[in-house]
Order: sequence, then C-alpha cells, then structure tokens
Amino acid sequence: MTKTAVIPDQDALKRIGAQVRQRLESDPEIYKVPTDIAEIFAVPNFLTPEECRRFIAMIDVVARPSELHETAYIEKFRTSYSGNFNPHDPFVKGISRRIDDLLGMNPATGEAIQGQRYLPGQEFKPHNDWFYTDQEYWKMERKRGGQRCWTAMAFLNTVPQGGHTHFTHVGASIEPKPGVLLIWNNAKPDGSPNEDTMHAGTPVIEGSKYVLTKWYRTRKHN
Ligand SMILES: O=C(O)CCC(=O)C(=O)O
Ligand SMILES: [Fe+2]
Repeated sequence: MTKTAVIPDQDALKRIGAQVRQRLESDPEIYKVPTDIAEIFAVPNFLTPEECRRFIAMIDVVARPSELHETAYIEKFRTSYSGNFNPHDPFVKGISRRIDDLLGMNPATGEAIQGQRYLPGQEFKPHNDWFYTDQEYWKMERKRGGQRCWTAMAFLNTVPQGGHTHFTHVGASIEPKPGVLLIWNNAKPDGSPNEDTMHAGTPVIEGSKYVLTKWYRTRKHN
C-alpha cells in the first residue's frame, strides 16, 4: 500500500509560520540565527533578573522527573526534572501573555508554560518538538490542539559549564544567558515538519540549568 502524502495541519503550520516570522523579523531587537535551514530567533533581556529568580524558585517546587510520550525508550533520554506552573498564577499568566504578544499567537493555542531543571550530568538528547503523527499518542494530540508550530524557551540562569541548547543540524550551540528567549519554528515555510530543528539540551557539566518552555499548537489547545 502506498502512503498518502497528507501532512496533518500543514496549511495551519504554513499560515502561522508566515505570521510569526513576519512579526519577529520586523522587530529590530530580535536576533535571527544566520542559517537557511531553520528559523531560530533570540530575544535578549526578555525576562528581568528578578523574573528569572522567581521562576527558578517555582521550578524547584514543581520539578519532577521529566516525562515523554515515547516512554518505551526514554531511559536516559530526558534526564532533567520538569513541571508545569499553575496557569492561574497572575505572575505566570503575565509572562505567558508577554510571550503570546511577542509572537502574535492566539493565547488559546499555547500549552501551559513548563519549567525544567538540569543538574550535572542531566541532559535532553537530540529531538524535535513536533509530534510524530504516525505514533499512537498523535490520536490524542490531534484532538488536543494538533501539531506544535512554534517553541519559545527562556534561559533563567548562567551555567558555568555545559547545558547549551545545541541545534545539531544547524550547527548552532547556544550558551544559556539569563533572560534570553529563544524562539523557533518547528515547521518549514511550506508547513511540513522541519527535521533541521533537531536540538538537544547538552549535559550540564558544572552548576545547574533552569529553563522554561512554551509550545504552541496550530489550533486551540485543551
Ligand atoms: O534545555 C534545552 O536547552 C532544550 C530544552 C528542550 O529542547 C525542550 O524543552 O523541548
Ligand atoms: Fe525541545
């Protein structure tokens, strides 16, 4: 049997990709990683030092061993601790809204902000943030907002050694700098999944690493 070439949510990924790209590219404060194979942006000083400190304290409360969909082979794949913040907390709501506004995304499409902590030796091996639509979990995610389009991830602290965000295909290894927000499009301009967004949280060698991540869906997330 031949496989159909239908890519779930392709039109929406293409449309949202273009909208957000245009918005970020027109902002002189936003830096674009110079590569033709993926759309990766960095926003310096997106969070204040005080906001970073507040999130770090909150992560220490909510962090539990991280979970992934592909539970069968995740052993040692994502060894960080992570957790979701209370989405009704006014502070969390305010920051969440600021990320929505920066990207121009409909707040209803955003997942809850997730906090993550890596201690020495902990890492997140190379992966893509989009869902593999041939997997069992997709049946559920398809109804919960569909494919992930953009990712926004903020560094909350300085890591003395290790803990970079390494885009393995692009060849960019980004060193954590507190308050910097990284944003990338998980799809290509044509709305198909972009394999070249493959990235890893490299092992922390010294110190600890705190980040927060917000993923956006193509449709209302629930
Ligand atoms: O910690 C990092 O640098 C990467 C985190 C990440 O890829 C994710 O949370 O999806
Ligand atoms: Fe990721």
